[in-house]
Amino acid sequence: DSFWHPLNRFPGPLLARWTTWYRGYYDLVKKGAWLRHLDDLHAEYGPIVRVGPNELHFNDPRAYGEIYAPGSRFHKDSVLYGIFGHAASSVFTTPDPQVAAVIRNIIAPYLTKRAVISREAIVREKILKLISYLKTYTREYGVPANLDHALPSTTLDVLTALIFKECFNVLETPAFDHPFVHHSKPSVLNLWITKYLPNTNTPILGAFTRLMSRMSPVAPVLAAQFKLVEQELDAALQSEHNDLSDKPSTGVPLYRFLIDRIHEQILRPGLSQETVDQLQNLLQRRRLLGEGINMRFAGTDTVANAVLVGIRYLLTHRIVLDQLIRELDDAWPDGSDGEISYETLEKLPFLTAVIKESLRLSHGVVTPAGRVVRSENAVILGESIPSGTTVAMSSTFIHLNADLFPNPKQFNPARWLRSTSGVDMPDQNKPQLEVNSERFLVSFSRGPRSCVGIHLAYCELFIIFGYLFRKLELTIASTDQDPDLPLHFDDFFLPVYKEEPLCAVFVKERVFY
Ligand code: HEM
Repeated sequence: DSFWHPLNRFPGPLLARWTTWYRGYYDLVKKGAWLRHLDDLHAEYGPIVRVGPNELHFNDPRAYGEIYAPGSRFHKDSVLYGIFGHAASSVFTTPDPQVAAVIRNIIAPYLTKRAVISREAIVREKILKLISYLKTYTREYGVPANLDHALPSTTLDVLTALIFKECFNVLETPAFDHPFVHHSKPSVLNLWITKYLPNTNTPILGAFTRLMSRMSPVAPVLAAQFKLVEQELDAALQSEHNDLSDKPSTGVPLYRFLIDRIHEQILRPGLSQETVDQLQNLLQRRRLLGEGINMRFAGTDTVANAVLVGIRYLLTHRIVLDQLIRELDDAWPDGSDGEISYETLEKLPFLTAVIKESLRLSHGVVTPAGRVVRSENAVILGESIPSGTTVAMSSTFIHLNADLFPNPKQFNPARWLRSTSGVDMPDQNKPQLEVNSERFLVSFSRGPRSCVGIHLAYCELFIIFGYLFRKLELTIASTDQDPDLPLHFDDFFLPVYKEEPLCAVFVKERVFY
């Protein structure tokens, strides 16, 4: 029936009409080159390309808003998200936004801005620990410090200290050389392969996938971490839950919070049986385990990647870095020993601009996040899209759009500053953006499935950038110091950079007068 397929009217490579292996070739054989290839496809075929038998990829800012729209009923593409576990294993992998909303509403109060600020001291403590290790690193090991390893170790410790009773303490491994950060890159390809296995529920393929993941060098490290999460969960399940009249506080560990809040919701009067069943399902041990493990992944490398790329740009753009340091020194004169709060840091306009620009150019979740059209009359870019079609637009096509961000590959935090904000704008000769570019920072996605950890992410970003550049003098030691970081990463959900560390640095303590 491919001859009469309703998507035939959309342009695209012929082979992609017939098989998902068209994309599979770029994902697997070319190891993550799909995103780069999408760029070529849009150059050839225009803003809508049929990239698979049932799949369209878009390149138009309006399409992004229509696909990831508030209140959208589109489901997540279960083939893509299936690589992270089966549909009912966590909020992230749940296809239906209305089903996901039940657990999102339970998690959300745990991660509000106020909740994050109330536990900000934990974030600061870990960043200070990172700084203390960096200060002595070169003296101790005689080589530059590898931030590609140091930052994921830090964000893993921040997250686990915040949501679990016991922090994983990865940062304490000498030379930031914890096996987890060491092996995580090669292991993502293994994960990606499962996307192309037709049905991992069948015994043979299931066994094959399990065997493959056991052979991965990261497997024993992951198994040890899962064990810690399991122990934490079992302790929470066994202990009595809090007095329900006593509202659970956001300072408690994640599992205590979730279990108590789910019980609390179940007791609400007038719930439909369907809602009660949904809530009961969330209390299953396997499901709770999935939620904790998913959050451990969603909230660590994402933050580390944004900081790593941001630092790398700052260190190769001296003028920008000097402006940032001036702003920090003015706002925080006693930076050597006093503390500064997230709320003070987030009011600094240039630091804010640096963080936005780092989010834009670090690309974050790069994979086109597929959504399946549910109703007959979905309209995207004025085109009627048949139900069952997977639609997507990678955020990189927004963040590198030259109409929204003139000279898009250039690291230029000043583009986020408005002349109306009263701060100086180094390149006032540049035409003001007609669009509100703020709307087009989509690192945390948009719509009903956007990031639930956004406030924690911002808190970490402000504290890491603020503290690192106030307290330390970093110099880049990486041999590749191209100021315009080309798009030379592989797309495995998050970008994976090539062999060399992106950011090896020499570190000196800043001297205060
Ligand atoms: C700079 C840091 C971060 C970035 C760029 C980021 C980005 C994103 C994006 C783009 C999505 C949507 C993914 C999709 O549609 O497939 C997402 C979802 C999610 N994020 Fe984040 N994230 C960050 C930090 C965090 C943190 C710190 C946490 C945890 C505390 C977190 C937890 C989650 C969860 C649970 C989801 C799934 C939501 C759902 O499926 O409804 N993220 N994030």
